[in-house]
Amino acid sequence: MNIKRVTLYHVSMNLLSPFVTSLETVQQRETIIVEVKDKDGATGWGEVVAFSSPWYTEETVKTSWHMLEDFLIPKVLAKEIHHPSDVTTLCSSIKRNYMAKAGLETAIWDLFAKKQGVSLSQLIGGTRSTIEVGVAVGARSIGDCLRQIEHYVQEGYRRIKIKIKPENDYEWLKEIRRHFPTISLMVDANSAYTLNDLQQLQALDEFQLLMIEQPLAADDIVDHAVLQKQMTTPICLDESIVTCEDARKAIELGSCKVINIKIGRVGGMNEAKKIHDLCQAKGIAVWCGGMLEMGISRAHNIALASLPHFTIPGDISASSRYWEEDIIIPEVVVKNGMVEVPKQAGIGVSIHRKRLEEITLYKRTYTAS
Ligand SMILES: O=C(O)CCC(=O)C1=CC=C[C@@H](O)[C@@H]1C(=O)O
Ligand SMILES: [Mg+2]
Repeated sequence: MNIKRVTLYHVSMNLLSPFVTSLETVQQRETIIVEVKDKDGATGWGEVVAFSSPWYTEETVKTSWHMLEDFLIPKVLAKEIHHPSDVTTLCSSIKRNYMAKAGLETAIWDLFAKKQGVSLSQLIGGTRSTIEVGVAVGARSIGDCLRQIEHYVQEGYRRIKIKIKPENDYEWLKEIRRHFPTISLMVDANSAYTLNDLQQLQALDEFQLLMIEQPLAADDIVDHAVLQKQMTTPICLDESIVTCEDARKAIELGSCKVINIKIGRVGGMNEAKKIHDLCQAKGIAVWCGGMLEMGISRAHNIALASLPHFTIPGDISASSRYWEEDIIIPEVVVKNGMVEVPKQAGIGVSIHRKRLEEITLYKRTYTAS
Protein backbone atom coordinates (compact mmCIF):
# COMPACT_ATOMS: atom_id res chain seq x y z
CA MET A 1 0.00 0.00 0.00
CA ASN A 2 1.12 3.51 -0.78
CA ILE A 3 -0.57 5.89 1.65
CA LYS A 4 -1.08 9.15 -0.22
CA ARG A 5 -3.21 11.21 2.17
CA VAL A 6 -3.91 11.24 5.88
CA THR A 7 -6.64 13.48 7.28
CA LEU A 8 -6.94 14.21 10.99
CA TYR A 9 -10.28 15.38 12.39
CA HIS A 10 -10.27 17.01 15.82
CA VAL A 11 -13.73 16.13 17.09
CA SER A 12 -15.78 16.63 20.23
CA MET A 13 -19.06 15.05 21.39
CA ASN A 14 -20.95 15.28 24.65
CA LEU A 15 -21.45 12.04 26.58
CA LEU A 16 -25.14 11.46 27.34
CA SER A 17 -24.21 11.39 31.03
CA PRO A 18 -20.95 12.12 32.88
CA PHE A 19 -18.54 9.18 33.44
CA VAL A 20 -17.08 9.38 36.96
CA THR A 21 -13.79 7.62 37.88
CA SER A 22 -11.50 7.86 40.93
CA LEU A 23 -9.35 10.33 38.96
CA GLU A 24 -11.58 12.30 36.61
CA THR A 25 -15.12 12.96 35.46
CA VAL A 26 -15.53 12.90 31.67
CA GLN A 27 -18.46 14.78 30.15
CA GLN A 28 -17.13 16.17 26.90
CA ARG A 29 -15.31 13.57 24.78
CA GLU A 30 -12.73 15.19 22.56
CA THR A 31 -10.64 13.01 20.27
CA ILE A 32 -8.97 12.60 16.85
CA ILE A 33 -10.38 10.63 13.93
CA VAL A 34 -7.80 9.41 11.41
CA GLU A 35 -8.62 8.83 7.73
CA VAL A 36 -6.00 7.27 5.46
CA LYS A 37 -6.25 7.04 1.68
CA ASP A 38 -4.01 5.07 -0.63
CA LYS A 39 -3.03 5.74 -4.24
CA ASP A 40 -6.18 3.95 -5.53
CA GLY A 41 -8.47 6.10 -3.36
CA ALA A 42 -9.26 3.28 -0.88
CA THR A 43 -9.94 4.56 2.62
CA GLY A 44 -9.31 3.33 6.17
CA TRP A 45 -10.43 4.78 9.50
CA GLY A 46 -8.90 4.92 12.96
CA GLU A 47 -9.60 6.77 16.20
CA VAL A 48 -7.16 8.11 18.79
CA VAL A 49 -8.49 7.33 22.27
CA ALA A 50 -6.39 9.78 24.32
CA PHE A 51 -8.35 12.10 26.59
CA SER A 52 -8.24 15.91 26.76
CA SER A 53 -5.98 15.81 29.84
CA PRO A 54 -3.33 13.24 30.90
CA TRP A 55 -5.26 11.63 33.78
CA TYR A 56 -5.53 8.07 32.43
CA THR A 57 -2.13 7.91 30.72
CA GLU A 58 0.38 10.65 29.88
CA GLU A 59 -1.07 11.18 26.38
CA THR A 60 -3.60 13.85 25.47
CA VAL A 61 -5.45 14.86 22.31
CA LYS A 62 -2.90 17.63 21.78
CA THR A 63 0.19 15.44 22.28
CA SER A 64 -1.33 12.86 19.93
CA TRP A 65 -1.92 15.47 17.24
CA HIS A 66 1.69 16.64 17.61
CA MET A 67 3.04 13.07 17.39
CA LEU A 68 0.90 12.25 14.38
CA GLU A 69 1.60 15.45 12.49
CA ASP A 70 5.31 15.79 13.18
CA PHE A 71 6.54 12.20 13.44
CA LEU A 72 4.11 9.38 12.66
CA ILE A 73 2.28 10.54 9.53
CA PRO A 74 5.52 11.55 7.74
CA LYS A 75 6.80 8.00 8.34
CA VAL A 76 3.81 6.24 6.77
CA LEU A 77 3.65 8.68 3.86
CA ALA A 78 7.31 8.08 3.06
CA LYS A 79 7.36 4.26 2.71
CA GLU A 80 5.45 1.55 0.96
CA ILE A 81 3.54 -0.55 3.49
CA HIS A 82 3.13 -4.25 2.70
CA HIS A 83 1.21 -5.22 5.82
CA PRO A 84 -0.25 -3.17 8.71
CA SER A 85 2.26 -4.75 11.10
CA ASP A 86 4.96 -2.83 9.17
CA VAL A 87 3.59 0.31 10.84
CA THR A 88 4.74 -0.94 14.25
CA THR A 89 8.28 -1.40 12.93
CA LEU A 90 8.20 1.88 11.03
CA CYS A 91 7.22 3.82 14.15
CA SER A 92 9.34 1.88 16.64
CA SER A 93 12.03 4.59 16.82
CA ILE A 94 9.41 6.88 18.37
CA LYS A 95 9.13 6.22 22.08
CA ARG A 96 5.77 5.37 23.67
CA ASN A 97 2.89 7.64 22.47
CA TYR A 98 0.86 4.46 22.06
CA MET A 99 -2.55 6.04 21.50
CA ALA A 100 -1.27 8.30 18.74
CA LYS A 101 0.38 5.28 17.08
CA ALA A 102 -2.74 3.14 17.46
CA GLY A 103 -4.98 5.75 15.82
CA LEU A 104 -2.89 5.63 12.67
CA GLU A 105 -2.07 1.91 12.75
CA THR A 106 -5.73 0.88 13.12
CA ALA A 107 -6.72 3.08 10.16
CA ILE A 108 -4.15 1.16 8.11
CA TRP A 109 -5.53 -2.19 9.34
CA ASP A 110 -8.99 -1.10 8.16
CA LEU A 111 -7.61 -0.01 4.78
CA PHE A 112 -5.63 -3.24 4.36
CA ALA A 113 -8.60 -5.46 5.23
CA LYS A 114 -10.77 -3.52 2.75
CA LYS A 115 -8.19 -3.97 0.03
CA GLN A 116 -8.07 -7.70 0.73
CA GLY A 117 -11.88 -7.78 0.66
CA VAL A 118 -12.10 -9.38 4.12
CA SER A 119 -13.45 -8.26 7.46
CA LEU A 120 -10.90 -7.03 9.97
CA SER A 121 -12.04 -9.80 12.31
CA GLN A 122 -11.27 -12.43 9.65
CA LEU A 123 -7.94 -10.82 8.82
CA ILE A 124 -6.63 -10.98 12.38
CA GLY A 125 -7.90 -14.51 12.99
CA GLY A 126 -11.22 -13.82 14.73
CA THR A 127 -13.38 -16.87 15.29
CA ARG A 128 -16.60 -15.43 16.71
CA SER A 129 -19.59 -14.10 14.80
CA THR A 130 -21.05 -12.52 17.94
CA ILE A 131 -19.34 -11.35 21.11
CA GLU A 132 -20.56 -11.09 24.69
CA VAL A 133 -20.40 -7.59 26.10
CA GLY A 134 -20.43 -5.86 29.45
CA VAL A 135 -20.80 -2.27 30.54
CA ALA A 136 -18.83 0.12 32.74
CA VAL A 137 -20.71 2.33 35.18
CA GLY A 138 -19.04 5.50 36.43
CA ALA A 139 -21.67 6.96 38.76
CA ARG A 140 -21.75 10.00 41.04
CA SER A 141 -23.71 8.39 43.89
CA ILE A 142 -24.71 4.92 45.05
CA GLY A 143 -28.34 5.66 44.14
CA ASP A 144 -27.33 6.57 40.61
CA CYS A 145 -25.06 3.51 40.45
CA LEU A 146 -27.89 1.14 41.48
CA ARG A 147 -30.27 2.72 38.96
CA GLN A 148 -27.72 2.35 36.17
CA ILE A 149 -26.95 -1.28 37.08
CA GLU A 150 -30.68 -2.10 37.10
CA HIS A 151 -31.05 -0.53 33.68
CA TYR A 152 -28.06 -2.30 32.10
CA VAL A 153 -28.92 -5.66 33.63
CA GLN A 154 -32.37 -5.33 32.08
CA GLU A 155 -30.79 -4.45 28.76
CA GLY A 156 -29.00 -7.79 28.95
CA TYR A 157 -25.37 -6.75 29.53
CA ARG A 158 -23.41 -9.82 30.63
CA ARG A 159 -21.04 -8.18 33.11
CA ILE A 160 -21.14 -4.96 35.11
CA LYS A 161 -18.03 -2.99 36.01
CA ILE A 162 -18.17 -0.23 38.57
CA LYS A 163 -15.59 2.39 39.44
CA ILE A 164 -14.41 2.35 43.03
CA LYS A 165 -12.21 4.43 45.30
CA PRO A 166 -11.08 3.94 48.93
CA GLU A 167 -13.75 6.33 50.25
CA ASN A 168 -16.72 4.29 49.02
CA ASP A 169 -15.65 0.80 47.97
CA TYR A 170 -17.01 -1.45 50.74
CA GLU A 171 -20.29 0.42 51.34
CA TRP A 172 -21.11 0.63 47.63
CA LEU A 173 -20.35 -3.04 47.02
CA LYS A 174 -22.37 -4.12 50.07
CA GLU A 175 -25.33 -2.17 48.73
CA ILE A 176 -24.89 -3.47 45.18
CA ARG A 177 -24.66 -7.09 46.34
CA ARG A 178 -27.76 -6.58 48.53
CA HIS A 179 -29.74 -5.61 45.38
CA PHE A 180 -27.94 -7.83 42.87
CA PRO A 181 -26.51 -10.85 44.70
CA THR A 182 -25.67 -12.88 41.62
CA ILE A 183 -24.73 -10.54 38.76
CA SER A 184 -21.30 -10.86 37.21
CA LEU A 185 -19.65 -7.87 38.87
CA MET A 186 -16.16 -6.38 38.76
CA VAL A 187 -14.54 -3.17 39.94
CA ASP A 188 -11.96 -0.76 38.51
CA ALA A 189 -9.91 1.45 40.84
CA ASN A 190 -7.72 3.30 38.32
CA SER A 191 -4.77 3.12 40.76
CA ALA A 192 -6.59 4.61 43.76
CA TYR A 193 -4.84 2.33 46.31
CA THR A 194 -1.38 1.43 47.61
CA LEU A 195 -0.13 -1.62 49.52
CA ASN A 196 -0.87 0.34 52.70
CA ASP A 197 -4.54 -0.34 51.91
CA LEU A 198 -4.02 -4.12 51.95
CA GLN A 199 -6.67 -4.84 54.59
CA GLN A 200 -9.20 -2.61 52.93
CA LEU A 201 -8.63 -4.40 49.63
CA GLN A 202 -8.78 -7.85 51.25
CA ALA A 203 -12.19 -6.90 52.65
CA LEU A 204 -13.49 -6.79 49.06
CA ASP A 205 -12.84 -10.53 48.67
CA GLU A 206 -16.23 -11.23 50.26
CA PHE A 207 -18.13 -9.83 47.25
CA GLN A 208 -17.30 -12.60 44.74
CA LEU A 209 -15.99 -10.10 42.25
CA LEU A 210 -15.02 -11.36 38.84
CA MET A 211 -11.86 -9.26 39.23
CA ILE A 212 -10.43 -6.00 40.56
CA GLU A 213 -8.91 -3.87 37.82
CA GLN A 214 -5.74 -1.80 38.38
CA PRO A 215 -5.91 -1.32 42.15
CA LEU A 216 -2.31 -0.04 42.46
CA ALA A 217 -0.05 2.42 40.63
CA ALA A 218 -0.39 2.80 36.86
CA ASP A 219 3.26 1.86 36.27
CA ASP A 220 3.48 -0.97 38.79
CA ILE A 221 3.77 -4.72 38.40
CA VAL A 222 5.82 -5.50 41.52
CA ASP A 223 3.37 -4.43 44.24
CA HIS A 224 0.49 -5.98 42.29
CA ALA A 225 2.32 -9.34 42.56
CA VAL A 226 2.54 -8.89 46.33
CA LEU A 227 -1.15 -7.98 46.48
CA GLN A 228 -2.32 -10.86 44.26
CA LYS A 229 -0.74 -13.36 46.67
CA GLN A 230 -2.83 -11.92 49.48
CA MET A 231 -6.20 -11.51 47.74
CA THR A 232 -8.49 -14.20 46.39
CA THR A 233 -10.15 -11.78 43.92
CA PRO A 234 -8.26 -11.99 40.60
CA ILE A 235 -6.30 -8.84 39.77
CA CYS A 236 -6.70 -7.47 36.25
CA LEU A 237 -4.07 -5.09 34.89
CA ASP A 238 -5.02 -2.19 32.64
CA GLU A 239 -2.73 0.89 32.81
CA SER A 240 0.35 -1.21 33.77
CA ILE A 241 0.39 -3.14 30.48
CA VAL A 242 1.44 -1.04 27.51
CA THR A 243 3.48 -3.63 25.61
CA CYS A 244 3.57 -7.38 25.16
CA GLU A 245 6.85 -7.35 27.10
CA ASP A 246 5.04 -5.75 30.06
CA ALA A 247 2.49 -8.54 29.85
CA ARG A 248 5.22 -11.21 29.83
CA LYS A 249 6.90 -9.72 32.89
CA ALA A 250 3.62 -9.28 34.79
CA ILE A 251 2.67 -12.90 34.07
CA GLU A 252 6.10 -14.16 35.17
CA LEU A 253 5.89 -12.17 38.40
CA GLY A 254 2.32 -13.29 39.12
CA SER A 255 1.06 -9.69 39.16
CA CYS A 256 -2.34 -10.52 37.67
CA LYS A 257 -4.67 -13.29 36.57
CA VAL A 258 -6.42 -11.20 33.92
CA ILE A 259 -5.37 -8.53 31.40
CA ASN A 260 -7.63 -5.86 29.96
CA ILE A 261 -6.42 -5.31 26.39
CA LYS A 262 -7.06 -1.85 24.94
CA ILE A 263 -5.84 -1.31 21.40
CA GLY A 264 -5.05 2.36 22.07
CA ARG A 265 -3.14 1.77 25.30
CA VAL A 266 -0.81 -0.79 23.66
CA GLY A 267 -0.07 1.09 20.43
CA GLY A 268 -2.32 -0.75 17.99
CA MET A 269 -3.93 -3.95 16.78
CA ASN A 270 -0.60 -5.68 16.16
CA GLU A 271 0.53 -5.41 19.79
CA ALA A 272 -2.99 -6.13 21.06
CA LYS A 273 -3.02 -9.40 19.13
CA LYS A 274 0.45 -10.30 20.40
CA ILE A 275 -0.74 -9.82 23.99
CA HIS A 276 -3.82 -11.94 23.24
CA ASP A 277 -1.63 -14.73 21.85
CA LEU A 278 0.76 -14.61 24.80
CA CYS A 279 -2.08 -14.70 27.33
CA GLN A 280 -3.66 -17.60 25.47
CA ALA A 281 -0.40 -19.54 25.65
CA LYS A 282 0.07 -18.73 29.35
CA GLY A 283 -3.53 -19.29 30.46
CA ILE A 284 -4.13 -15.68 31.49
CA ALA A 285 -7.69 -14.47 30.84
CA VAL A 286 -8.23 -11.39 28.64
CA TRP A 287 -11.07 -9.05 27.76
CA CYS A 288 -11.35 -5.98 25.59
CA GLY A 289 -11.34 -2.65 27.41
CA GLY A 290 -13.16 0.49 26.34
CA MET A 291 -12.10 4.13 26.23
CA LEU A 292 -15.44 5.96 26.13
CA GLU A 293 -14.90 5.87 22.42
CA MET A 294 -16.85 6.73 19.32
CA GLY A 295 -17.93 4.14 16.79
CA ILE A 296 -14.71 3.74 14.83
CA SER A 297 -12.67 2.59 17.80
CA ARG A 298 -15.67 0.56 18.99
CA ALA A 299 -15.67 -1.26 15.62
CA HIS A 300 -11.95 -2.04 15.94
CA ASN A 301 -12.62 -3.36 19.46
CA ILE A 302 -15.33 -5.68 18.14
CA ALA A 303 -12.88 -7.17 15.63
CA LEU A 304 -10.27 -7.66 18.37
CA ALA A 305 -12.78 -9.23 20.76
CA SER A 306 -13.70 -11.81 18.10
CA LEU A 307 -10.31 -13.53 18.72
CA PRO A 308 -10.71 -16.91 20.43
CA HIS A 309 -9.14 -16.12 23.82
CA PHE A 310 -11.46 -13.18 24.60
CA THR A 311 -13.61 -15.22 26.96
CA ILE A 312 -14.75 -12.45 29.33
CA PRO A 313 -17.31 -9.86 28.12
CA GLY A 314 -15.57 -6.60 27.18
CA ASP A 315 -16.41 -2.93 27.80
CA ILE A 316 -18.01 -2.74 24.36
CA SER A 317 -21.38 -1.19 24.97
CA ALA A 318 -23.92 0.06 22.45
CA SER A 319 -23.33 3.38 20.68
CA SER A 320 -26.50 4.63 22.40
CA ARG A 321 -24.98 4.03 25.85
CA TYR A 322 -22.79 7.10 25.33
CA TRP A 323 -23.95 9.03 22.26
CA GLU A 324 -27.01 10.83 21.00
CA GLU A 325 -25.84 9.86 17.51
CA ASP A 326 -22.63 7.96 16.69
CA ILE A 327 -20.34 8.59 13.69
CA ILE A 328 -20.80 5.10 12.19
CA ILE A 329 -23.59 3.45 10.22
CA PRO A 330 -24.96 1.16 11.46
CA GLU A 331 -24.37 2.03 15.08
CA VAL A 332 -23.20 -0.65 17.53
CA VAL A 333 -26.30 -2.40 18.88
CA VAL A 334 -26.42 -4.74 21.88
CA LYS A 335 -29.07 -7.46 21.84
CA ASN A 336 -29.36 -9.75 24.82
CA GLY A 337 -25.82 -8.81 25.86
CA MET A 338 -24.36 -9.70 22.47
CA VAL A 339 -22.91 -7.65 19.61
CA GLU A 340 -22.63 -8.96 16.07
CA VAL A 341 -19.20 -8.97 14.46
CA PRO A 342 -19.56 -7.26 11.05
CA LYS A 343 -18.88 -9.48 8.04
CA GLN A 344 -18.29 -6.65 5.56
CA ALA A 345 -14.77 -5.68 4.55
CA GLY A 346 -12.56 -3.81 7.03
CA ILE A 347 -14.23 -2.59 10.22
CA GLY A 348 -17.49 -3.34 8.45
CA VAL A 349 -19.29 -0.05 9.10
CA SER A 350 -19.60 3.16 7.07
CA ILE A 351 -18.70 6.58 8.32
CA HIS A 352 -21.61 8.91 8.97
CA ARG A 353 -19.96 11.82 7.15
CA LYS A 354 -22.59 14.37 8.08
CA ARG A 355 -22.33 13.53 11.77
CA LEU A 356 -18.53 13.55 11.56
CA GLU A 357 -18.58 17.04 10.01
CA GLU A 358 -21.01 18.24 12.71
CA ILE A 359 -18.67 17.28 15.53
CA THR A 360 -15.42 18.36 13.80
CA LEU A 361 -13.72 21.38 15.33
CA TYR A 362 -10.75 21.36 12.96
CA LYS A 363 -9.30 19.10 10.30
CA ARG A 364 -6.10 18.92 8.34
CA THR A 365 -4.88 16.77 5.46
CA TYR A 366 -1.27 15.66 5.02
CA THR A 367 -0.11 14.40 1.61
CA ALA A 368 2.86 12.45 0.34
CA SER A 369 5.39 14.62 -1.42
O1 LIG B 1 -15.55 2.65 27.24
C1 LIG B 1 -16.19 2.15 28.17
O2 LIG B 1 -17.34 1.78 28.05
C2 LIG B 1 -15.58 1.96 29.53
C3 LIG B 1 -14.51 2.86 29.78
C4 LIG B 1 -13.77 2.69 31.06
O3 LIG B 1 -14.18 2.01 31.98
C5 LIG B 1 -12.56 3.39 31.15
C6 LIG B 1 -12.16 4.20 30.15
C7 LIG B 1 -11.09 5.06 30.31
C8 LIG B 1 -10.49 5.20 31.49
C9 LIG B 1 -11.02 4.57 32.66
O4 LIG B 1 -11.76 5.33 33.48
C10 LIG B 1 -11.77 3.28 32.36
C11 LIG B 1 -10.78 2.20 32.47
O5 LIG B 1 -9.79 2.42 33.17
O6 LIG B 1 -10.93 1.11 31.95
MG1 LIG C 1 -9.38 0.43 33.74
